[in-house]
Amino acid sequence: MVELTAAEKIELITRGLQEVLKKNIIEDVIVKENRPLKVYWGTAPTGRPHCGYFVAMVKIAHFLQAGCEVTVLLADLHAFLDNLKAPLDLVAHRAKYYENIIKTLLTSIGVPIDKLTFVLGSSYQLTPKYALDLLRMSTVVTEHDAKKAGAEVVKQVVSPLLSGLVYPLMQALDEEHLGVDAQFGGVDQRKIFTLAAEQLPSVGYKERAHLMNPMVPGLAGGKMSASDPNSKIDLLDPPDIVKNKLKKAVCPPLEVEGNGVYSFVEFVLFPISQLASADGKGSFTVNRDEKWGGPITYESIEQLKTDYLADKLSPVDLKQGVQETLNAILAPIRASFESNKEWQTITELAYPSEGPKKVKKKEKKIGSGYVKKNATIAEQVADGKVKPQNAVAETMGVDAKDALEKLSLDAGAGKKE
Ligand SMILES: N[C@@H](Cc1ccc(O)cc1)C(=O)O
Repeated sequence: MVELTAAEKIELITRGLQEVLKKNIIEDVIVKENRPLKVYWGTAPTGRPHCGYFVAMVKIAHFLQAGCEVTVLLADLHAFLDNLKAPLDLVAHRAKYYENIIKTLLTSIGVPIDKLTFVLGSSYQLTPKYALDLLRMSTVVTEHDAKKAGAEVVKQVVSPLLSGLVYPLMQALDEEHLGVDAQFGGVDQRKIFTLAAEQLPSVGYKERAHLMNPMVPGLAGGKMSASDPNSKIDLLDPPDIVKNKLKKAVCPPLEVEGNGVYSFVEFVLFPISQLASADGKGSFTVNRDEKWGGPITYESIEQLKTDYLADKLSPVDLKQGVQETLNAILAPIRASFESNKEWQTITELAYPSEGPKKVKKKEKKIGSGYVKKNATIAEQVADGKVKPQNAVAETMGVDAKDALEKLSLDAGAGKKE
């Protein structure tokens, strides 16, 4: 493969991003210092990764193609600190699960992973040096700023835990302790990124560049939500489920903004086809019925967008194209899961409660009364057994805001006047 020019590398590194902070840091490394850019992406191993994960994978592929030294941080302690989304005794298994998934995803889209380094957060975040740095950070960042920094990342609950304030400080310190030039993440990380940029120098470390992906809408139109299975496609969903979810997906005609189906083509399927093609051009094919014009292949996303906006490509046909292309990508992932006993074991260890539903429901005392074991917060509060605040503390990992909204209570319910 021919070596890319500095300009080509920078184009590839920043392609499709919504925002880049301190691009000059990246240019200095590539143009002046003429060495590989060191960049990391952190992921907290909480729930099970879904198809939205491809969006970050595409960028990791770009970084690798541009010759970067890429680190994936399996942020196990962060998964714990964020409202115990992963309990400590499961987090090691989840990290392993994530590592497996990420490697499989990249391989399935033809990205060589030999240059990719995986680091487990707890492998260095529990050292005396890191611990002291964290304490030093806690003396320069105000409670107010730490809270604000985590607002879009750390789950917001009725009684916020102190761990949610530690979370952004540690994410900032990771840049120093991983020895990188830049951190990459979704634009939802922006406030943590700016905290890092502002405060690392306060404890004697240098400011890093920050690369931000746009947030890609889910299939239900809004944010991809862990609690709405129809808003996202699981990486192991079988073809007919993929088909069904796409059928139900919100895909407004003549609209591309906030359209999850169109966005999936723009940010996932089209870039993946570009990665695979020799000339880097890529394409997207819709096997349309002859009645509606027959099969069509788009050579650019702009061309597809134009057709969609002009009603020359219908939502039904777009969905059909997405379904075929996506199922082709998912097939080897599913096959590898099905043939790999070790992976199946890791899954069971990482997500033990997600096995077949137990028939017998045990009762457990929560708050002031007995409620069904594994009852959702909404059920507990609706039962009148538990005050919203108590329920949150008892069922950490449940989105209290969602539940309260469902009950049409506002988050201030239960407050003494
Ligand atoms: N905040 C990231 C996870 C992360 C954790 C630590 C980091 O250093 C970087 C990223 C997320 O929302 O998934």
